[in-house]
Amino acid sequence: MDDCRKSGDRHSQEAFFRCAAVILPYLNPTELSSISSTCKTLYEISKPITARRTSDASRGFENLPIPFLKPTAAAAVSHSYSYFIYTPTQTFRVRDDLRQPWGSDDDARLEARPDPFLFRVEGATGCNCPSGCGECCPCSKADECLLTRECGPSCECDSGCGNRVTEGGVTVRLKIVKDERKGWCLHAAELITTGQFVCEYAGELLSTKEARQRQLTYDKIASSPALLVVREHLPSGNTCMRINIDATRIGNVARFINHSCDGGNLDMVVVRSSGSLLPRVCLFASRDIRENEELAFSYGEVGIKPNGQPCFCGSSSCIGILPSEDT
Ligand SMILES: C[S@@+](CC[C@H](N)C(=O)[O-])C[C@H]1O[C@@H](n2cnc3c(N)ncnc32)[C@H](O)[C@@H]1O
Repeated sequence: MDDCRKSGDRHSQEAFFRCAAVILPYLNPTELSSISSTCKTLYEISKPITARRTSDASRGFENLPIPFLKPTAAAAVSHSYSYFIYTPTQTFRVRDDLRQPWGSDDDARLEARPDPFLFRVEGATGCNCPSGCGECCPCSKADECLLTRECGPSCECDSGCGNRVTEGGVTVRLKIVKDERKGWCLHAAELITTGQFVCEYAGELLSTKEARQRQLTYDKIASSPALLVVREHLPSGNTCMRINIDATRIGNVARFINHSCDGGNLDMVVVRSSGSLLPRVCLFASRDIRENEELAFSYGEVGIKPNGQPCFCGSSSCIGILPSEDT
């Protein structure tokens, strides 16, 4: 009888720990560390989860893992990674209670890479280049104001076409490194040459009204908001389009790129793909970037607030305060 009870207990314990391995990847760092401190077995189950989180911020969504570099002992941080929901492409506002497993064997295999184009334009025409798309491809016409055209959903070429540079995600080696003053920073983990595509700025696409509301909240509470506003201007100087992307809660690796007052080493380019309704904001190397160099761009000159956050970009043109979006 006693043996029976013991074996029953053992079975239910085993079932519990099997469930734990499924559930723990859905926990945020605070929940994970609190549950892992309750018993040795849960601690052992949570250790590889933390290790996998540290080894790839993109949860397997990108072509290459993007590791977090362990902060030095001097840096007072409780976790060796930063927690957010990963989206490799632009997305719409997500539910506040959305959870994404991170740290399990499966990670992104559970969710396929989402379509990079949120809306397709019905009846739009694209190219039908016979063999690969080169300079003659009608889609590849770029203009001077850092606008780029790529092949897209209305084209007959396939994903191997040379004019689909940005839609497949990150193809350069990157790493995320902790800095005591700036927080997490994105670094090159290999040489990136001038003009190479680095990453899209992916996150929640917001209406201007929602972006304004979130900015007010972030001004008060968020320590590292990642709300980007990109404006397109007519030759007259008037704004003709405004794109609001918030990567604070759900975003991709671009959310780790810090500001530099001298413009940094990245160009921000609005990319339009044939047959796709919405443009995407993409970052390209503006010069050769050495391995281990930090990636940076200018957050803009809008709305410098006297009580804004201090800037530690270290450039000779640093004005000492981070630009803040004056929404
Ligand atoms: C988009 S996040 C960049 C990633 C951020 N460092 C992190 O740890 O998640 C923007 C925030 O990073 C910090 N930051 C960015 N550039 C900075 C700079 N030049 N100097 C100081 N802090 C900076 C500020 O806290 C800012 O609100």
